[in-house]
Amino acid sequence: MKNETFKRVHLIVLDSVGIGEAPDAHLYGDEGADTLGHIAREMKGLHMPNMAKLGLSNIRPIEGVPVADEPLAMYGKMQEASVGKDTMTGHWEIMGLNIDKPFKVYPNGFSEELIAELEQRTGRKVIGNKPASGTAIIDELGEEHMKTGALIVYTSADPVLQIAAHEDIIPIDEQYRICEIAREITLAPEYLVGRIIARPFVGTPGNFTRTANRHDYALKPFERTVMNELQDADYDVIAIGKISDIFNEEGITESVRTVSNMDGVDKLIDVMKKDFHGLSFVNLVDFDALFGHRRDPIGYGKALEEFDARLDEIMSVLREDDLLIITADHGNDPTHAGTDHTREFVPLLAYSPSFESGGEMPVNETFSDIGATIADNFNVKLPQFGESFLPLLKERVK
Ligand SMILES: O=P(O)(O)O[C@H]1O[C@H](CO)[C@@H](O)[C@H]1O
Ligand SMILES: [Mn+2]
Ligand SMILES: [Mn+2]
Repeated sequence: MKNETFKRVHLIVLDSVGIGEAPDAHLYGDEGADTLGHIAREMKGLHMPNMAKLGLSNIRPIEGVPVADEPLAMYGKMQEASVGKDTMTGHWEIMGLNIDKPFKVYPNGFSEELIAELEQRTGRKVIGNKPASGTAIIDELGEEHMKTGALIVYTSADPVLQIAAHEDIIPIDEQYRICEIAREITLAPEYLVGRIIARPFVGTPGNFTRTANRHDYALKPFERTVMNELQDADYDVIAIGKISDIFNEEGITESVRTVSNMDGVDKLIDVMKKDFHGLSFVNLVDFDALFGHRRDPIGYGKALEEFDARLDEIMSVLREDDLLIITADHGNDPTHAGTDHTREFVPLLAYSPSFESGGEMPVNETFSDIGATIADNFNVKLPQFGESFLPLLKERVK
């Protein structure tokens, strides 16, 4: 634990906040996707003064966000190298992995064998079994589920098997047990589903709402990540929000649950006020779950502004030798066709109070450059993928 430039790194992933189509967007049907750009257009300008000061519009002009004359942060964008645009792929890549074989997806639902095994082991029938939007499928099948106790199983364009159930029909603990069974079944190589997700809801037909009891059961990352290296070197790795689910608890020394973006910011600030040594890593998922997939650009825009309004608070608790990194894991343009993620560049803003000034960074060819930078900073084993931009940051330190 010596020669660190930054004693603590705080990494914020704004889930799905892409900054324009990636060069390979056509391979994903995502030409023209631009999450931030299109939201700003729909909002007739985004009010994000704090992100503006860091240099958000210096990356690329965003309507309503002024280009900073003297950006505080090192700013740039990153391309995703892995073959996928889901949350696990994005986050694992950030921490140094390259997913070169795409996770399986299920455009026609899950196989009869899988469903039969799930029904047999849970003692419940399965309904649905198709790709769907989570709010639409509970509207469609929620009533039948309430009458019969059958499990609503659905997927999306992501490698996920989601199980929706009403909390009064199947108590939450039983829902979690059912998902654990589904997780066990789908660890088999012939299935290897990326994530099982419990999607509990409440309410009455026509008025169902999902609850914050969502729980994700991911796979263990295929290889060691920078977080494992940090943990083994006795650093703190504090996961806030969905991070511990996404990494299946791997390489995490403390995990803090959250119920919303603003709760995530509160918990991050609590963590930042404590003495720790290492990494805090937060995912703010509402952008994606509540607005991106729901194709709600105005709701998304307001959530961005709400985050920005808390950013000065986050910056005010930064210590001199802290590094703040703000980025995203994929896009989810709410004006794009369908309801799925979009293959985009993600923004990269890196700021420390110790900087003399910010400046432009070359485009990062992989999200793993972040993992490499963190590993480099803490002198632990560098990931196989990614190139550290720590030297660029060091040049800025007073
Ligand atoms: O439509 P809902 O249920 O929100 O599902 C969304 O949430 C899943 C997990 O992030 C994604 O696969 C996406 O389809
Ligand atoms: Mn995501
Ligand atoms: Mn998503």
